[in-house]
Amino acid sequence: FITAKTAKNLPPGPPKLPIIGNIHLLDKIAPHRNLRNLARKYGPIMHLQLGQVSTIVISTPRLAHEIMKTQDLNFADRPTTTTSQIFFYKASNIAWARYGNYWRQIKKICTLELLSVKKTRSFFYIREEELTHVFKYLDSCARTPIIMRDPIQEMVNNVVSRATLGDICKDRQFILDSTYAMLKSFNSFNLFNYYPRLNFLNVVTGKKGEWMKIHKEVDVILERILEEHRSRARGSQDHEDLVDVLLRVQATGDLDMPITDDNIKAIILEMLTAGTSSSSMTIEWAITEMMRNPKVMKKAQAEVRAVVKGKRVTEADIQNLNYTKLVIKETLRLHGVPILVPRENQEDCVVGGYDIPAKTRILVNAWACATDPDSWEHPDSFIPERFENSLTGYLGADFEFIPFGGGRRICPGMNFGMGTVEYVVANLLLHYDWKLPGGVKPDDIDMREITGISTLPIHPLKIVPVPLSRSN
Ligand code: HEM
Repeated sequence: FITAKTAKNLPPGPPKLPIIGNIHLLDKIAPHRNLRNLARKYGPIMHLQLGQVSTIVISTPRLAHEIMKTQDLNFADRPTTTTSQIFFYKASNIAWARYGNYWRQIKKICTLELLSVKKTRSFFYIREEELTHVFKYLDSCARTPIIMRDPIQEMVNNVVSRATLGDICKDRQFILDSTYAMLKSFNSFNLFNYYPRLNFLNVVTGKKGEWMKIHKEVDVILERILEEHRSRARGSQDHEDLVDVLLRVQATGDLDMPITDDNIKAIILEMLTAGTSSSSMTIEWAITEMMRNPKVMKKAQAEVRAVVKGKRVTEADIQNLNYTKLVIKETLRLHGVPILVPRENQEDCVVGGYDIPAKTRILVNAWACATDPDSWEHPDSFIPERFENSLTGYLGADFEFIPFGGGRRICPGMNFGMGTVEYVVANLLLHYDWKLPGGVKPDDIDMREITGISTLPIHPLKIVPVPLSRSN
């Protein structure tokens, strides 16, 4: 049994200060950038001591392949965090569940029942309806600058929450607001992440008390939502929402382990969190990149307008939007989730010639892999054409491009997320021309990021919608 202290051959890393180790080197605004800079100095597999947490940072496709493919089984666990214990009912959601039978079972239910291609299709009508509201808003602001983030986030939140909770759930807005408060609270820099074994921090920072309070409020609403779903008489024409599916599986499924109400509440919260910010962030970056690259915008608009014959983009149209799909791919390369959900290895092992003691926290810097100069030409430029005739897909087979992660822990919401992203982007290209406010040039757009609930442009994009006629 080796530990970070006794291991002889840990990966290299920056010098450590007493008690804090390397915490002072972490950048809160854009951690993926500062970790890439450190990796260039200390190596693609790097050891950081973050308070009490021994951490390995992986920064190249070759090493990501080693972690998420060759040794995926050993690295398929997640670390225990205070916030996942409190908010996600003892980490019983998919993303934070320990690797094992329980996780395997709920991930399977989600992949087969909740987020399958067929189920995702059945929610198409929700996307259509919600888009009508976005159009209304954009038309009412025609030719005046708007902040693009607002209508996009609202639409994506509505799509995900309607698919999860149903069309008529009274508590929908309330739970969305509370979930947002919850995410904001635990995304702010918190020492618990780095000193999990120092219980006195509870008292010193007051954070744990604040989290418990938010959790209790959220729990009351989730209880109500379960009760409402259980007591509802359902007709055969009703759309089965994701809570209905979970309750059905709980009652009648052939399960190795029964799922409790707490487990279901954890999964509902997961849908509302994992399912929303990643999709709206992708849409916002795609539009931002196209505003900065007017030639790309023109080409994508021309494609959408040539392919779509009706008033609305259909699913069949989307299959033919080859260039627009490349634009979204390139957006995910540069602006996907930059650092994957942390992993933890169950057993001592060797990676890249270095010892990794069991229970080390592993951070895969997916953004560093996606901008690795040995894998990509002009890695920091936005060039959708680079994916033309390329076989690189979303399934995590090529580790220079892992916007949905890879291996056993790959994102199960890919179909659902991409369904929303492609549909919204295509419609925005079809029905509007977009201009920058007076005097602003494409190169003036600030592409710096800020990491909060997700990684977004530091200043939300302001643009002017010019509606085209929708009478055809
Ligand atoms: C464009 C949209 C999306 C992007 C870019 C995205 C990206 C990711 C990434 C990078 C991971 C981490 C994978 C890893 O650690 O290897 C992940 C995990 C996850 N995502 Fe997504 N996601 C998206 C949409 C969604 C949606 C719509 C849902 C559900 C409604 C969802 C549910 C999850 C879950 C449950 C996990 C945890 C999987 C596990 O630990 O086994 N995601 N996602």
